Amino acid sequence: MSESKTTDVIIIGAGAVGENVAGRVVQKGLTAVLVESDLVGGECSYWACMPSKALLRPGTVLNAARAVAGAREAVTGTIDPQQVLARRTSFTSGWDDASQEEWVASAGIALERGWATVTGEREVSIRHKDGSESRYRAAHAVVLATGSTPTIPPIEGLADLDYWTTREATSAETVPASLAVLGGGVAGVELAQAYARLGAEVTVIARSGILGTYPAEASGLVLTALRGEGIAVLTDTATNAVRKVDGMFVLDVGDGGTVTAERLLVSTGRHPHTTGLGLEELGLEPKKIRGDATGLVPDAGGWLYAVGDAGGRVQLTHQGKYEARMTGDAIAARAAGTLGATAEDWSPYAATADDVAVPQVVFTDPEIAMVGRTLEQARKDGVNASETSLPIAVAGSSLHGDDYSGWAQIVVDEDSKVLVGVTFAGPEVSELLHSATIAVVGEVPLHRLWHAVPAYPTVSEVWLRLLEKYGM
Ligand SMILES: Cc1cc2nc3c(=O)[nH]c(=O)nc-3n(C[C@H](O)[C@H](O)[C@H](O)COP(=O)(O)OP(=O)(O)OC[C@H]3O[C@@H](n4cnc5c(N)ncnc54)[C@H](O)[C@@H]3O)c2cc1C
Ligand SMILES: NC(=O)c1ccc[n+]([C@@H]2O[C@H](COP(=O)([O-])OP(=O)(O)OC[C@H]3O[C@@H](n4cnc5c(N)ncnc54)[C@H](O)[C@@H]3O)[C@@H](O)[C@H]2O)c1
Repeated sequence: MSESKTTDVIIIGAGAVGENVAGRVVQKGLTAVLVESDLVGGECSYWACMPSKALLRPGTVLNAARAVAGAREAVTGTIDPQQVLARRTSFTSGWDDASQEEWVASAGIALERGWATVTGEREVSIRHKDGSESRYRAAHAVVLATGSTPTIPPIEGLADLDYWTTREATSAETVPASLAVLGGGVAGVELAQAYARLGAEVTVIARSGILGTYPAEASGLVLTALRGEGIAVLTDTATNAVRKVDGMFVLDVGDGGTVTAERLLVSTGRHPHTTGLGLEELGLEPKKIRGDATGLVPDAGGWLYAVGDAGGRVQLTHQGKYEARMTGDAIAARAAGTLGATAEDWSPYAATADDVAVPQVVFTDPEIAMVGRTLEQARKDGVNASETSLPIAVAGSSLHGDDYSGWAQIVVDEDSKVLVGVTFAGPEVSELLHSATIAVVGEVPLHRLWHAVPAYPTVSEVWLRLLEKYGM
């Protein structure tokens, strides 16, 4: 066993979130060791955000051209799956993390490759691939940025089969003739559309509706689009058992139905990756690990942090990176003795937006872009909330596509007259989202928002229509 080396902060997991914590603490003058057992850059770069969006984008572009007379006539071919897969692979750098490794070095962060376990208070042991071991002691903090793990439902027969998770679906080298997608959340729905547009016959099996955390009108637009392009979406459908027959997956669904497909993607959610890290031995319950607004794990002695997917607050890259900035700064401030156990809301140390202003985009075609709370969530939180919604039908949207179909909603706190939630659904609405995020985070009063004039003729004019309908 090697001697323990000392550093200020040890970060376990070099995904987008771990990298950002490390970058931040080093910028503040601390030393950091970043530990990674797989690819530096994590899930988002190699098996999630980037490859899934790269698989979706060509279909969206083609559909956008088909939506405009004059351009439509120029679309005479179909998608080239091999080119799409090749472009996807270029976004993952062929699953090679050399450039990320270079960034880590250039940022002054020490990188250790291997599997880390927490072996004591502020102590981490790293098992390297060659069997050797290194040990570190952190003067200030150990940060769990270990991501999340797919949650696989206990369906009869499933555990023994070679089903896909999102990892295999985002890194596949060929397009299967048919694909069954279990789970109607954002991962399942995005990948269902991507593969359908690449030529697979796709069936989505959802135990309730699809995209159930978004307003029904918004998810309804996506459902109509998916069905319109030939994807079978089975809603309110239980999956009872799965088996393989002649190399094909056969799923027993609903009351006596079956779905047969060459590949099965299980996309039924993810949970924080907190097991196998030695936490039990320290008397901590892995399933109960949750970072507070500064990332600190309460009741762990003031040195253990959990952020990003591992922190159990929000499972999105941009939000995890935001948490990382707050946590990095909180660790540095605590090291300097300028921050106590808790941080004030909206201070540079508290990821307050996690609770009230999370922006999220479903990158299907049409897209859903939402920030903050739905009407139901706001009312559940005790907000005296109203909603105003309408179809997106402005000059900008009709120019965008000949049959543009969209929907928009604002949720207003009637006591303070500020927005607490905004949803847009429709082709390419994701670029409208940051305007809404600024309005929600800035708590911009409606009487002032009324002076934010959308340029003509853009899709943003929907803001004006919403405020007019609200009564401005
Ligand atoms: C299909 C799919 C598409 C997605 N699309 C989007 C999107 O478009 N936009 C968006 O915002 N979010 C998206 N997400 C969510 C996003 O991928 C995650 O929120 C994000 O990757 C979390 O980053 P992280 O750094 O917390 O974890 P990860 O990226 O998972 O990084 C954790 C790292 O820790 C390492 N690790 C774990 N344990 C150890 C250990 N003991 N020792 C050493 N290393 C360890 C792992 O190898 C991994 O590299 C998507 C997710 C999926 C599944
Ligand atoms: N565009 C994006 O930002 C993006 C894209 C993909 C994934 N992600 C993130 O990745 C994470 C994982 O995505 P996900 O779609 O797997 O999770 P999710 O939690 O969004 O959706 C999981 C879905 O599976 C369903 N489900 C669970 N158990 C089931 C069962 N036994 N049978 C049938 N359905 C079942 C749930 O009802 C839910 O609809 C999410 O947190 C998401 O935020 C984000």
